[in-house]
Amino acid sequence: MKTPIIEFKNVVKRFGDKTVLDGVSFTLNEGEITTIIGKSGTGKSVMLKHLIGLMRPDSGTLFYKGRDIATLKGKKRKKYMGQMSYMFQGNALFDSMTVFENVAFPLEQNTRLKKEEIKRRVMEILEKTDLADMAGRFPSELSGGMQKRVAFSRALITDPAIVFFDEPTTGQDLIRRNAILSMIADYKTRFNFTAVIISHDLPDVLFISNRVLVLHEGKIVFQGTPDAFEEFEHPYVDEFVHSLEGFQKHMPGIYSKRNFKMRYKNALRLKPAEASYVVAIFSISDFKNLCKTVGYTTAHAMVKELGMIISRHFDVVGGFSTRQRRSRFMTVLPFSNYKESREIIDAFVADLVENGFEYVKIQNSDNKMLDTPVYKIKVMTGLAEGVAIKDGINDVLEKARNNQFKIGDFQCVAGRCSL
Ligand SMILES: Nc1ncnc2c1ncn2[C@@H]1O[C@H](COP(=O)(O)OP(=O)(O)OP(=O)(O)O)[C@@H](O)[C@H]1O
Repeated sequence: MKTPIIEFKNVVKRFGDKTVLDGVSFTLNEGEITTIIGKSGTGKSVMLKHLIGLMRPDSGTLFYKGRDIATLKGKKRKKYMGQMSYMFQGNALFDSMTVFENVAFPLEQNTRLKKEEIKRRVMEILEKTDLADMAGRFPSELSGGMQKRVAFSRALITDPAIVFFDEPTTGQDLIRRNAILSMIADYKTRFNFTAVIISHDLPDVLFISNRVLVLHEGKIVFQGTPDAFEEFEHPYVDEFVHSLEGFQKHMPGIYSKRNFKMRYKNALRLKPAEASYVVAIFSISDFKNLCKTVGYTTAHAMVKELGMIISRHFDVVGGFSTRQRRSRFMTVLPFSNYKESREIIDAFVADLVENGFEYVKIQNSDNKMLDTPVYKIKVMTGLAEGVAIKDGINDVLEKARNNQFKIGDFQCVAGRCSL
């Protein structure tokens, strides 16, 4: 059973005669990443302000670890508020302060720790976020990715239980968007906090989320897993979510999970019963470590490249693909069998060697190529054959996951980026 760290029960908030939160109820589970989705002006920030103690509800109750927040007074309330941290959209670093001073700021403002202790804590976190060498630099001297890490270090310096991210990826391209989200997911595990993200960057944010909440017209109309969200039928989803650019063309040739399912059902309807079809999965092995070695941006440039090669290669043989996880794709070959698909994979591998990862190049934020070292990345595939109608896609996918093998170590020429 998951432990709720925060619970909203029938929270109502009005401004004049306008009801912004109209009986909002939901839970946030400890240690999870929850993404909140909702149209502009729908009340997401108002909800956040209740969470961090800046607003009180007109009616309804908010619980923190089972305690009614309204009953917390004085020191206890301050302690509760100290458990929350916030990462601002544009990083909001102080330009006139060094990296060290920026990160030390919350401790200097809100604690009575001695200088030595502050120094120890700041240097410890800068070590963990690979910024120790940058402690004396000013934000303007750093790349965009490094600035994000400084903002992250500052948000984490007070050892918060919950960190809020308000549209952390808005305005970023596909690779950087995914790089920032990967960083949030990894830091969450490393620093052990509960994350709440407000984001419209679908589907990318779904790959790192444990739960999704949809706020619509003052109410939570959905709360559940990203997979359940993909199945969720609501006028809001058609109207708003599917109109988002990212949802339409996340990666060239790669379907959203929902469209992939529709395509799969249609393809199998056209086939005679008992004809075979194949499910293939492709993943980059040891992706977390790859992010550490080459940087999040470069690692996600590799994911994008893999996606593009998959779609280029399998579209022409009638296949269609979706992105399943941060670094995993799934392809259905509706007119194929196991033996034939092994041959198709061989041709795919040749394509990877000839046109693929050799050419993944990434520029830094000033659009300059950094150094261009060669990395080796390991790509795995899993293959399984199913029988149309009889075997559902989830069974065949499970078989494919149990039948994984390495298809090669590929060369990748990529400048290390700082995210
Ligand atoms: N202090 C306030 N006084 C009066 N009205 C407010 C106040 N704060 C928010 N509102 C109103 O509540 C509604 C919800 O605002 P909120 O900022 O929470 O939206 P949002 O979902 O965060 O939007 P966006 O995605 O654009 O940031 C808006 O109509 C806003 O005008």
